[in-house]
Amino acid sequence: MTPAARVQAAIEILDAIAVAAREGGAPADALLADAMRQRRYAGSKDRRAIRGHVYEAIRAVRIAPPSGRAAMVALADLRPDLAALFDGSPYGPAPITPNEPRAEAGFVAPALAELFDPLVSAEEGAAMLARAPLDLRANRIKAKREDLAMLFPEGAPIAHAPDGWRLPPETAATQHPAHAQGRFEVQDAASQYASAALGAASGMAIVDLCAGGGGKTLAIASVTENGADILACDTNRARLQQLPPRAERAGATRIATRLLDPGKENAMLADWQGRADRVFVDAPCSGSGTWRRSPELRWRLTSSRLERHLADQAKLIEIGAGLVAPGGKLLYAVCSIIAREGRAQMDDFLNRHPGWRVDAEPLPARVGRRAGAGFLLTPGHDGCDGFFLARLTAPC
Ligand SMILES: C[S@@+](CC[C@H](N)C(=O)[O-])C[C@H]1O[C@@H](n2cnc3c(N)ncnc32)[C@H](O)[C@@H]1O
Repeated sequence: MTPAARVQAAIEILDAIAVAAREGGAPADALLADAMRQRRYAGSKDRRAIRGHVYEAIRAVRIAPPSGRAAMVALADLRPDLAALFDGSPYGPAPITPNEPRAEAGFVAPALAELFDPLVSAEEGAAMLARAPLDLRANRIKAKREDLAMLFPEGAPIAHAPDGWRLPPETAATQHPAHAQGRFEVQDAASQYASAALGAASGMAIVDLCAGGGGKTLAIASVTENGADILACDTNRARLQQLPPRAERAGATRIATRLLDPGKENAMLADWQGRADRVFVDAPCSGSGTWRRSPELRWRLTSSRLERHLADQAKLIEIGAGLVAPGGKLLYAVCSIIAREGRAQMDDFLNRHPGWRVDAEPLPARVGRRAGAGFLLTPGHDGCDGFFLARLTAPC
């Protein structure tokens, strides 16, 4: 493909990504993979270049663009070398005209920035959109961080994450046989910190209420060295189904899964009411802490979607709290930097349940910043995804 044809391909893919962002369709990565499958003629250099253009344009544009071309033209305004490829050549984009529509360039819409936790400064914008490194977590059931150091000597330890090993973004770590053997998982440092913050230990009974594909469930199994009974729940069958084979690979033999029906969670967890030593509520959220990996999430957040997340979060915190044994602990986490999803949810819960106590130090010193009853981690401050987490102790 010519350089101009790559730009045109990126424009077409951005069209689909913009529509999906507005309509709540598939994530950008999935659409990009689909588009590449349809372009079998594209070689590996073409694919890399197209992917680069697509993500550069997403990062450059702050709200869902009217079209893929409008996004790419906005990027071309910042990059004369790219603008030169709008040359009207065969398969390339038509020349840019002065008055044609441009997408809005910039970090985020001002209305969205106003929702950020007050700890997030304007200077953090660049870190929130920079490409994330590839973080690995050694699975203690089968390996140690030293093993990762031998397998991937180009990496470095992640500060304050005892099992964490950081690699450059491009590394194809999951193709290493040690991954299929369950010796490590790919997991961002923030998720490693959050899983450790649960304070899980061998012998405990633990519920991971929003387990999804089990990323943090496996981290909890690793921290406890397979010594705790873990019930992993979710309402999404496809996600939860990913967990058993991952657990088998990891040698995590004490994880049970339970698919919940939305609205019937309490009834379906009746046997766990007031029994769990630890409950993890890793709630659905805006994902505003993960823009380094999924920058198009900035285009997706509408006020109605946010309100839905807020209602789900409040409901799930209540359900989770009901499962905690007297004196047991609830960890609430969201991969979000939006105050209403983080500190405000905890304030509301504590107002409703004054008997619960806030745990002062769930995280290692120097990780995160205190944000109300919890802690905020950000890419700029902590070198990991943005996350809010808070740990509470149930009354005895
Ligand atoms: C942030 S994701 C969890 C990620 C997961 N813990 C991990 O580490 O990979 C939130 C999850 O909550 C699930 N969820 C949404 N509503 C739920 C409900 N009512 N009960 C349980 N899980 C729910 C979603 O399906 C989604 O998988």
